[in-house]
Amino acid sequence: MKTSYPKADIKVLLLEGVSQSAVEVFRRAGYSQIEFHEKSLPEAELKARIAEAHIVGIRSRSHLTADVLEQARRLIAVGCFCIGTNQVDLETARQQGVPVFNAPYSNTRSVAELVIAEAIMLLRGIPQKNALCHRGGWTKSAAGSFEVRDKVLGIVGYGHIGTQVGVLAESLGMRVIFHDIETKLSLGNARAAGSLDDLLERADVVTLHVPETPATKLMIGATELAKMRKGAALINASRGTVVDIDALAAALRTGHVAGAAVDVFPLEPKGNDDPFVSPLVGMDNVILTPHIGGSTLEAQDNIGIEVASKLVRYSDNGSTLSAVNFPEVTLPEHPNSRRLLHIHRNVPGVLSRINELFSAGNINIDAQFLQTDSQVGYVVIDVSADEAQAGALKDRLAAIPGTLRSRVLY
Ligand SMILES: NC(=O)C1=CN([C@@H]2O[C@H](COP(=O)(O)OP(=O)(O)OC[C@H]3O[C@@H](n4cnc5c(N)ncnc54)[C@H](O)[C@@H]3O)[C@@H](O)[C@H]2O)C=CC1
Ligand SMILES: O=C(O)C(=O)COP(=O)(O)O
Repeated sequence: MKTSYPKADIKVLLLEGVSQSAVEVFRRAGYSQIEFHEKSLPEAELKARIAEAHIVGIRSRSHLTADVLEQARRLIAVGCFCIGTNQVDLETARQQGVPVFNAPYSNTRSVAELVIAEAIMLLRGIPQKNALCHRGGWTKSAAGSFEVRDKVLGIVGYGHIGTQVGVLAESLGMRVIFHDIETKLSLGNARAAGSLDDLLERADVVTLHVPETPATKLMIGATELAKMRKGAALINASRGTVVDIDALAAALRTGHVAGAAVDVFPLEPKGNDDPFVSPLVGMDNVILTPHIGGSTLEAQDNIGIEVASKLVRYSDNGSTLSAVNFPEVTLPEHPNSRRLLHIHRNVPGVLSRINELFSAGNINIDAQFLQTDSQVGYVVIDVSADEAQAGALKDRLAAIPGTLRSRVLY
């Protein structure tokens, strides 16, 4: 059971070299216990470090599985300093009363710019030409080189990144079609394709911008690659699990797919010193990048500020706005009252037990905020009480059956 700590005792664990802008946000907010690691940690070490932490910040490499979260007994919140949250077992975190935050837009533009650059490079056959020049060769020829103007860009997953890519592509004169499982508002002259197959059959460049979900796992395999136009190119800056990488290597070898740009892989090295192994290594018609779609200084700086600010707001104030796995509550400041947070399993009777506790103690509630989802209830109660009374109330709240976490913010 989580109890309350003075701010100076709250331990923040930041992994994977998140931007120093995050550290500054925590410091400015009065958090001094910040443990910073440049890399992700091996699982055993991650378990040991997370067992001590109240707040943990990760990027895409650290996997917070149910097993890892099980060790995180003091954890109050997780920050994913990136867009994707598939690396966290969100359901387990929710069941533990731990909200998870991310940065849903801060690196969108960085990914979109890279994709546009790659579309141009691939249609010009630059990867092959570049590789040959490096080996002392020379192929001055227009064969297999095309402008992007008037070519069809097929965007799979027309969300934040997909739409940005579409807008930039249209500014270059590309014709944009997209496929999404949701009905989406088309930006500019973009048009929804009839289906994924229809998109694959029509696009000169296919670019993937779907999240990792059971439905997107291997959504581009041998069958889908065969449906692409002969000589088309594929770009994957989404997740490595979305493409069958062996099937892609085979399609690139036959030339059916003329080129590819791949930023994400089914198996990625844990850190910069670990070897990178992929069936695509050594293929001249492939641009390989080490999962840097969102890695620009601008994006990382913004992400650091955005996610750290969300974590601080939750830790200081209880606000869960934009949590990805949790009932969302935006809260005003509470300058003249103590704030109690109570997170519980959403089962009948808990709320009435909470309210009984206050009425029995004859304690006036200044304000109460409640939000629930199907699994979890989150109640925030502001009371006029001194520190000792608030501490005692928290202990009694914690004793209510169904309680997942309770805290008092002084
Ligand atoms: N390479 C990198 O460094 C980065 C990679 N990413 C990846 O890009 C993904 C997309 O990011 P955003 O555009 O911000 O996400 P988003 O959530 O705004 O958009 C994803 C879109 O995919 C659609 N979608 C979901 N399942 C689908 C399916 N089975 N078939 C077709 N469409 C489907 C959704 O409806 C949504 O419109 C992230 O989830 C992340 O995995 C994000 C940032 C950086
Ligand atoms: O934002 C995302 O989802 C990404 O894939 C970027 O991940 P990263 O922070 O570069 O490990």
